[in-house]
Amino acid sequence: MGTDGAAFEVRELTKDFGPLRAVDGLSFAVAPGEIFGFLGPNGAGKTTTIRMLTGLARPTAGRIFFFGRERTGDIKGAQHLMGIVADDDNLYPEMTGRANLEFCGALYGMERGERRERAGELLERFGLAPAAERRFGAYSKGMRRRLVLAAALIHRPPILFLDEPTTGIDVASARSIRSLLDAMRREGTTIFLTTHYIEEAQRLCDRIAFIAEGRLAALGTTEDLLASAREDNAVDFVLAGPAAPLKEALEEAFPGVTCRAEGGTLFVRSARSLGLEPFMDFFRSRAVEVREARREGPSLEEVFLGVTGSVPRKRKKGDRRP
Ligand SMILES: Nc1ncnc2c1ncn2[C@@H]1O[C@H](COP(=O)(O)OP(=O)(O)OP(=O)(O)O)[C@@H](O)[C@H]1O
Repeated sequence: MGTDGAAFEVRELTKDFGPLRAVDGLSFAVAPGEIFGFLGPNGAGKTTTIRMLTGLARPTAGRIFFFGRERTGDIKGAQHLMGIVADDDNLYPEMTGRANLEFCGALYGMERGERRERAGELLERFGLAPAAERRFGAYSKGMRRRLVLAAALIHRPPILFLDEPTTGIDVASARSIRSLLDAMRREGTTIFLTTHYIEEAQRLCDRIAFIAEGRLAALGTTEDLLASAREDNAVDFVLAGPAAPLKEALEEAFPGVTCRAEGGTLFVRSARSLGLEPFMDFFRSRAVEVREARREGPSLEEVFLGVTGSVPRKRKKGDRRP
């Protein structure tokens, strides 16, 4: 039995390609209705994990559960539970948008009337109704991505797997895909997505897993991840007077501490954790008034960097895959 109530779960999931261990003992469970983000640098094992979860690759070891039932050797038996959004190669360029959707419905064994109705509903919802009778091959990249997403949802799956849903499309199309995902989550669809864009994960995901070299490096809500990485090694003191005259004396008094003065603020950093009291004593002994002492936390990007050793990508306006 899998974990009670999980939409799906992996335990010690492992994949070797010859001598290379691409996925190394991953364990996590995704709750129904959750958007779960899977982030990691290139080659971390994200696609390989999705391929195992969706039955395109066979695990070397480990177990996979869908809604509590083990499906490790029989992912095909769980495929009615999942929609899969990979590349747009799985649709036919010479067929219209509508025909593509109806064809996908037929592959899932939906009856003609039902798939026609569902295709119409999805075209409407994804803003593709005006392009329904146009060839898929003539769609823009952003429209293609939306149709691929619609095709994955034709059979109303409770779980959606997306591998980099917004890579290579422009900012407006990416925003429209994100709002569609958000709406699906509100309706209870469980969404598992890989992304390189940390701000996308932060905006969209209920929880985020960072993976590096096939291993789970960190897992939690954005707040959890930020809190776990918040070390007491940075503190800013806002002083009543100019900060610069105190810089040298402070560094001398606290070996291993570096500080930067800017106007009335001293930004104090250390490799070790810093208690506030010794600094307050330092300021008191010099009759310096401290108006505020602020602890600075890391950004999610810094957490990612810390746990994966790699810098996440930033989306730029008009960003497209090279
Ligand atoms: N079919 C394969 N045969 C051999 N090695 C593979 C195969 N597929 C993936 N790998 C290797 O497994 C590792 C993980 O690859 P994977 O594609 O899962 O990473 P990823 O996190 O999705 O990376 P990216 O962000 O670049 O898409 C990489 O070192 C990759 O070269």
